[in-house]
Amino acid sequence: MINENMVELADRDRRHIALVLVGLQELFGESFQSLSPLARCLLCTICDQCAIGFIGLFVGGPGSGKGTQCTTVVEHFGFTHLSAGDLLREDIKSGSANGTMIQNMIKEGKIVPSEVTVKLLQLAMQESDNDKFLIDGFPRNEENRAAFENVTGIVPEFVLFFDCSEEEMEKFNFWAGTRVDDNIETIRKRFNVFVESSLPVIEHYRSREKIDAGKPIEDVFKTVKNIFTVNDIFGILHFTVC
Ligand SMILES: Nc1ncnc2c1ncn2[C@@H]1O[C@H](COP(=O)(O)OP(=O)(O)OP(=O)(O)O)[C@@H](O)[C@H]1O
Ligand SMILES: O=c1ccn([C@@H]2O[C@H](COP(=O)(O)O)[C@@H](O)[C@H]2O)c(=O)[nH]1
Repeated sequence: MINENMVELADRDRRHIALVLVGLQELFGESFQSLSPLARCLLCTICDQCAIGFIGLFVGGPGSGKGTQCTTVVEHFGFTHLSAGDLLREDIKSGSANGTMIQNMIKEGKIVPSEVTVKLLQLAMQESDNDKFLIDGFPRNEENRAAFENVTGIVPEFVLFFDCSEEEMEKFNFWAGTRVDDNIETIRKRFNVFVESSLPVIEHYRSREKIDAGKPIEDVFKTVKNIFTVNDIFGILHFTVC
């Protein structure tokens, strides 16, 4: 049975180990990023030096249910949801200098230049009090991924892929139908962009979890909740990323 004294002792030991590991991390230097995800997680979780905490990515085709599932994970696990698409739409509304360019790209289902999206994500993380984020609908391509990692220094390892057929995505989006890009012509363009540019970057994340997103919302949530619960129990959701 854990009691208060044991927790204090554990904290003191943890700080002691942290000092050793911070030293080790300095020794690893550049090669830190080439350590296995688990080794990095272990170093990170003990070193306590990171400015930004845990980042999970929700990726999948247009209308595969990423946003829907994020909402429920936020409620149960205390994450802040950052939808790259929502941030871009908010930027248009704010009257930013990039607004017209972003609007045109979205209408065509094209991918907005990485520097714009990464800057919006970075700002949203910096402005948040939370240190646990779910980034939804990003990265869309290899350039997005590289730019995010270069600018933020974060290499996300927790990736949920919402796998869904084109027919299912069309059906889901048909019922939504509230956005400039929720028409059948643009939905198909978005799907093609997803297959050509986004799928390869999803495959880059070897530790991704694939979810059958074509099932009813409640069933998908059960699967997602199980993944989060297991990772929460093992402390993985608390690991930070240097
Ligand atoms: N498993 C599901 N079964 C039926 N409908 C669903 C399912 N998941 C989501 N939907 C519905 O499909 C629509 C799109 O869902 P959602 O916005 O969550 O997808 P998304 O992947 O975030 O889409 P986008 O990439 O366009 O932002 C919504 O109307 C949502 O209610
Ligand atoms: O990282 C991103 C995210 C989105 N876009 C553009 O926005 C639309 C809509 O995105 P949703 O995720 O479906 O809300 C998408 O088709 C792209 O045009 C982007 O360029 N980069």
